[in-house]
Amino acid sequence: MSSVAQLFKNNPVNHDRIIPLDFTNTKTLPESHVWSTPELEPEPMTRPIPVINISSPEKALLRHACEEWGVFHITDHGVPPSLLHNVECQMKRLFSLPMHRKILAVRSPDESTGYGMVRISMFYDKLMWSEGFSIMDFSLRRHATLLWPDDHAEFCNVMEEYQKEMKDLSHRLVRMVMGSLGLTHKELRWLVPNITGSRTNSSQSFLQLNSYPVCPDPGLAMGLAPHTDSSLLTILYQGNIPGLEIQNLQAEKSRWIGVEPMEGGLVVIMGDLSHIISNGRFKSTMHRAVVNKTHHRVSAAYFSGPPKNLQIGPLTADTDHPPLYRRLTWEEYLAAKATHFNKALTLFRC
Ligand SMILES: O=C(O)CCC(=O)C(=O)O
Ligand SMILES: [Fe+2]
Repeated sequence: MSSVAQLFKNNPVNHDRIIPLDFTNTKTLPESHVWSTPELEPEPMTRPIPVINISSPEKALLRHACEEWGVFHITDHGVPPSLLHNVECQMKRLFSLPMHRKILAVRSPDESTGYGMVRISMFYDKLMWSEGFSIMDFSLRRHATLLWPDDHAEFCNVMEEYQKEMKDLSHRLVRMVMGSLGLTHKELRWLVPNITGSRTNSSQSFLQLNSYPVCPDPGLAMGLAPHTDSSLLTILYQGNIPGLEIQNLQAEKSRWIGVEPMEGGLVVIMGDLSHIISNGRFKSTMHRAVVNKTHHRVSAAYFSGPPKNLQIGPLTADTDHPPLYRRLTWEEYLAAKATHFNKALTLFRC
């Protein structure tokens, strides 16, 4: 069992925060899913999110995107469009199953993988208009067999291929974004395991499939509540239905900016660990997902983390910029996040 899976075992979730509503049979928004206006905040504004062509990235542009936005689109990433299409089809296939079938692969309270509400549901009184399916290498075939006893090969093959592509891409991206701070491949060897000469290759990751069904009253519902990701970075595929919003870091008042889907593009979200490694320079931006009345939206979030048991800490600290965070492992960070949620980062301040 991976240390991440073990961690979830130690932080069980309440039963009433696991099984989602049967959305297809719900025609009006139940009180349990009505969010108050201050939580939903005003209409999102639009500002163009940076776009980085990663086949020839400009260092300064990339650094600016990580420092000022913490979120950017990537193009020319090399992930075949046919694979993205297949991932989307398989997600729709899974989430369109009737509830009595999806429930066969439900996550148990101390498990990290399977079907259910997202784990952050336990930090909010109101419930979200979404359902999820979490995958780690060891769990994929077991859960897929429960969903489709005779017909799971295609789902598994697509998700395995996608995870492989995401792993390579995330390693490339970590090297690129940290490289934009002037860190060399040698300095990053311990963090990105497939660089030649690395001592370990056990980086950890997991894939979260999200589904936001058509909602009868989207103005009062929340797809995925505000959070930062605990990863080094997250690669998000969101198809062509809008829904992702990020908090505007430039405005004094918290406002949300819609991250419009880009044809063939993927979105990169900087995680809390990159914020720590960059000594606070890279932002792990707060983001959320909203829902709509006409389209079933799905997204796939690949959370990339460092190798198991690796101690990480600020790499760019020097005498003029003393370290803002103490050293920690991903496991330690996830444990803090599992109990303190959005306040976890401040617990590691020096
Ligand atoms: O569905 C989305 O747009 C956001 C998903 C997300 O933020 C997550 O899974 O952590
Ligand atoms: Fe997220």
